[in-house]
Amino acid sequence: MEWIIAVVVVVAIAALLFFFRSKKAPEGKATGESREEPTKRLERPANLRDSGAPPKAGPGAKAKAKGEKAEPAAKAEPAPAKKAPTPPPVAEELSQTDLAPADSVRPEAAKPAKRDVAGIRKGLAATRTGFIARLTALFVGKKEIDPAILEQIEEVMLTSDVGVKTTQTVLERLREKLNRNELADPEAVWAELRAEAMRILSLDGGPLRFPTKPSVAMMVGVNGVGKTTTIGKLATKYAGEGKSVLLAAGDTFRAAAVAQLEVWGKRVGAEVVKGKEGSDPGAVAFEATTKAKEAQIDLLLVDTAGRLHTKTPLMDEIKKVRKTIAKAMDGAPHEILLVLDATNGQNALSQAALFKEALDPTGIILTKLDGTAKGGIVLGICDELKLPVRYIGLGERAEDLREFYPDEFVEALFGKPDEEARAA
Ligand SMILES: Nc1nc2c(ncn2[C@@H]2O[C@H](COP(=O)(O)OP(=O)(O)OP(=O)(O)O)[C@@H](O)[C@H]2O)c(=O)[nH]1
Repeated sequence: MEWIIAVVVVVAIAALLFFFRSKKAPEGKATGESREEPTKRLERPANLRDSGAPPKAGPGAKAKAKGEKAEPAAKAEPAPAKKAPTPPPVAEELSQTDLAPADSVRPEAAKPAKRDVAGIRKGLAATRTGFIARLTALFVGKKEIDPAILEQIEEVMLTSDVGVKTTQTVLERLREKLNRNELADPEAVWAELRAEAMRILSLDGGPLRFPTKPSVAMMVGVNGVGKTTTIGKLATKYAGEGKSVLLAAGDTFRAAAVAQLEVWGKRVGAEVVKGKEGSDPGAVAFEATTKAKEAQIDLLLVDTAGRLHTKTPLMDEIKKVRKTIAKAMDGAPHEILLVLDATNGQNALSQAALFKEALDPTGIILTKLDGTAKGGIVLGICDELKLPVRYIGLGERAEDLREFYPDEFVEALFGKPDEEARAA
């Protein structure tokens, strides 16, 4: 009997325990409550309520759905949110979430703009129908290469202003390859001519550099080659890119040159520093450099005379201008650009030699290439003087001044338009 009572007591205690446990379980909503808490918290902030946004579909929820950090939801946690946060600009938002890291984007952005071979080719139309068409004609209908072709190539090169020295160098290299049977067909010779042009033109050139503020570039060259026009074109280009530009009318001997510069200045919104007619060009250059320094101008372009009406030789006068610029600013001028007129042919080559010796220019601007059928001059200049062509002039409009890139130029000159169209 006793043990029956004991069993009943134990069963009763067990039943009581079970009863209390199961009573506690609903209280155990505390566990569930902790899961529901964020929702409740999202409902709380005034900002979310005021915005009328459905409480559970806040930014945090969206982020969670995307598997991202629920940062905004956490931020919405404090009840006393004073003001609805302004949404970040779309770009900013994208940069935080959807865009690739900056580093992976940069190389793409740094890619040079697509080159305009077709545009350059158009500007070189006269040379293509002259020099290049004459070269091409030598290969028409030929399957094999006869060594006599070298003489014909020589004749075309010499009469296209390539110059004696450069022509001889190129022919010598062609002859060696022919002797080694390395040039079996016309295509191989053409490819070799292209490669020679590329080798000759590949000097350390490129467009103007801006090492400091101001960067001072001085244009030199004989009269009529296009110095003033080129300054106007460069001013247009760089002002268009957002750079501040100042012009110095260093050709004080020709009133028309000052007026011409003023027209360009007005057009691009660049101030022109000038002196009285016949005044010291060095003084104008000094004043302009000082002004450019004080005003922290990006680019100062200094025009110089091409012919003087004084007894001072031209080179001495230009050297004086260079010296006064250097007095006004250490390290200036940063560029001395020799402007040559492509239509001057072999004269351009001899001018270049004189200017190189006297002034050690940093590069060449070859103008009026649109006006000659003998564009071979560019090869002669680069090969003989080892001076890089930096820009070429293909017409009178501002946009006709082009930065010079050897690969683009060689393609425009030697390439076949249909090949290029296929490559594009
Ligand atoms: N077709 C063509 N004409 C050009 C080019 N560059 C300049 N010219 C023209 O060449 C002529 C002479 O240009 P200027 O800029 O006056 O020459 P400059 O060297 O300043 O002459 P000086 O002041 O006498 O030393 C102008 O009619 C220009 O329009 C070019 O690339 N192509």
